Amino acid sequence: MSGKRSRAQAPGSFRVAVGRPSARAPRGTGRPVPPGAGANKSEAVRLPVAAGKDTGLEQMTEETWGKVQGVLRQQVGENNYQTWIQPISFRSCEDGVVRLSVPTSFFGTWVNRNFGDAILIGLHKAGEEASRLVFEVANTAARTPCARDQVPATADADSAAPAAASPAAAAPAPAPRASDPSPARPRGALGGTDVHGAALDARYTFDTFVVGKPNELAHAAARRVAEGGPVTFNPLFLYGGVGLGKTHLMHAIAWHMRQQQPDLNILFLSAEQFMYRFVQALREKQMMDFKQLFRSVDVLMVDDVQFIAGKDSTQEEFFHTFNALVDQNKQIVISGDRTPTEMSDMENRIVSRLQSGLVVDLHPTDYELRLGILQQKVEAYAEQYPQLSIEPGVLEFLSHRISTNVRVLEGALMRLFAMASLVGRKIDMAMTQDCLADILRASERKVSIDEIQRRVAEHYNIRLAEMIGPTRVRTVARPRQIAMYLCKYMTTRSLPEIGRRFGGRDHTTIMHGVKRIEELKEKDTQIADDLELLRRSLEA
Ligand SMILES: Nc1ncnc2c1ncn2[C@@H]1O[C@H](COP(=O)(O)OP(=O)(O)OP(=O)(O)O)[C@@H](O)[C@H]1O
Repeated sequence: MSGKRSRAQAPGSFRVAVGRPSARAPRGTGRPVPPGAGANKSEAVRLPVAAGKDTGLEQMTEETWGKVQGVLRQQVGENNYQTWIQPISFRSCEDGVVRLSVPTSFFGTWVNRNFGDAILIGLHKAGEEASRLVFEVANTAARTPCARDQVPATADADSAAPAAASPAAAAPAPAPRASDPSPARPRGALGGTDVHGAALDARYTFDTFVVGKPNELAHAAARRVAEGGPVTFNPLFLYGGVGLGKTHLMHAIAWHMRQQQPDLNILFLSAEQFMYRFVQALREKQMMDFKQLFRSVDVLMVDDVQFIAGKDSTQEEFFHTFNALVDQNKQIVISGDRTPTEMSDMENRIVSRLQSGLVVDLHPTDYELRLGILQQKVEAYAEQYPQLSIEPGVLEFLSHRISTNVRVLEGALMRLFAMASLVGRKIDMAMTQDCLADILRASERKVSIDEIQRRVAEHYNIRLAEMIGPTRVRTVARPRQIAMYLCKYMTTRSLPEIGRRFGGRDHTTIMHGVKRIEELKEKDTQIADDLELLRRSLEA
C-alpha cells in the first residue's frame, strides 16, 4: 500500500521542516545533541502571570541579558553560542514577557525550539520571573508578536520546565521561504476562546500527514475527533513509538477544530507542562485559577502522558481534571509512548480512565509510508531549492535503510538538501552515502536471530532448544514460525541463513512458516497482537 496524503495537498501547503532536529533530545540532560541527532520539540507554554503581580521584569536591562548570555555560553558551547545566542539582543520586557530581537524569523523559531528552555532557565537564575519569550525580527520594531510573517507560534518558548533545557547543536539549516503558508495561529495567551497552552506547529496539519497502513486507524480516529460533533471516543488515546506522528496528529486535530469552530476553547499541552503549571500554581497559591483554567476548556489535549507516571500529586490533579471534563462531556485527546496498561507507574484509576475511550496505535512505519513521507518532503524542498535535483533511487534507498523513526528520516533528508545546496550538486547515491554515513550506520538493524528466538521462546514459554528442535506439536511449531517471520522482517539475513539457524531447516520451510504467519495475522487478532508486542520489545 502506498503512503498517501490525508487530503489532496495544495501546492506549497507543506511547511518545509528546515532545521527541525531529527530526534528528541534526552530529557533533562542539558547536554548538546549532535547535529542530526535532534532536540526536544519546542512546545510553548505561556504561564499565567498574576494580574497586578510585581514580576520584577521592569528592571530587566540589556545588562541582565548580557549575563544570561554569559551563562548560556557555558551551557551550549562556544559554537552554538556564536551561531545562535550571540546574535540575539534584548528588546524589552513587560508583564513577564521578554522580547528578544533575532535576525530572521527562522532564526527565532530555531532558537526557541532548541534553546527556549535554556534561555528561560537562565532568566530565572538571573532573578527574572520571565513567563514567556517572544522573538521578533530585528528590523521590524513595530511588529506585533502574532504578525503572520513573523516568528510562528512556536516561537513562544516554554517556560523553565522542571526537566531543564535540552540545547541542541546547530545543524545546517536552510532558510525558510517567507511565503510559507501556515494556518492561523493562536491568539492570546490564556484568554477566552482560543487554543492556548503549548503553541501549535503550523506544519503539523492533516494536509501534511501522510497516511499509510501503519497509521490509518489513528489518522481516521483523529479525523473523526477533529470533525467535532457528538463526543464518541473519550478520551482518544494515541500511542506509539518515538517519532511516529502522535504529536503531529494532535496538532492536526487542534488546527482543524480551530478552523471549523473558532470559538472552541482548546488547550493543548504536554504532560510535562501540565505538571509544571500545576507545581507553579501550588507554589503561587493559584490552585483555583489552575482548576478554573483546566475545567473551562472544551477540548483538552495532553501529549506524552507517560511523563506524569510516578508523580503522585500531578496524577491526582490530572485524575480530577480528567473526570471533571468527561462529566461535562468535553473531548479529551491524550498521547503516550505505550498503552495505558504498560505504564507501570501510572495509578490504576488513571490507567482505567485512559482506556475508557478509544485506544489506537501508530505502528512503526513501513517502507511505503516512509517513501510517501519522503516524497512529500521532497516536493516541499523542491519549491525551496528549484535548482537542486535528486537522483532516482535515493528516496527508495533511504526508505529502506532508515526505518527507526520519521524524525530521523526527515533529518536525513534535510541534511542532504543542505549539503547539496552548499556544494551545488545534485543529490545522488554517492553523496547520500557519504553525507549520511553516521545515520545509516546507526539505523542498521541490530536485532539478531538469536535474540528473536530467545524472546519468542520466553513469550510462549517454550525452551530455546525446542525452538530449533524437530518437534512439530502446535504449541512449539507456531512460535517457531512466528520467530521465522520476525527473523525475515527484522533482520537482513537470507532465508537459507535463517533456515540454518533454525536447526538446519531448508529455506522453503522458512518461506512456508513466514507465509503461514502472514496469513494468520490477518485473521487471528491474538497472533497479530503477539507479533506487535514482540516486535516492539525487540526494537526497544
Ligand atoms: N505520517 C506522517 N506524515 C508526515 N510527517 C510525519 C508523519 N509521521 C511523523 N511525521 C513527522 O515526523 C516528525 C516526528 O513526529 P511527531 O513529533 O509527531 O512524533 P511523536 O510520535 O509525537 O514522537 P515522540 O514520541 O518523540 O513525541 C514530525 O516532524 C512529523 O511531522
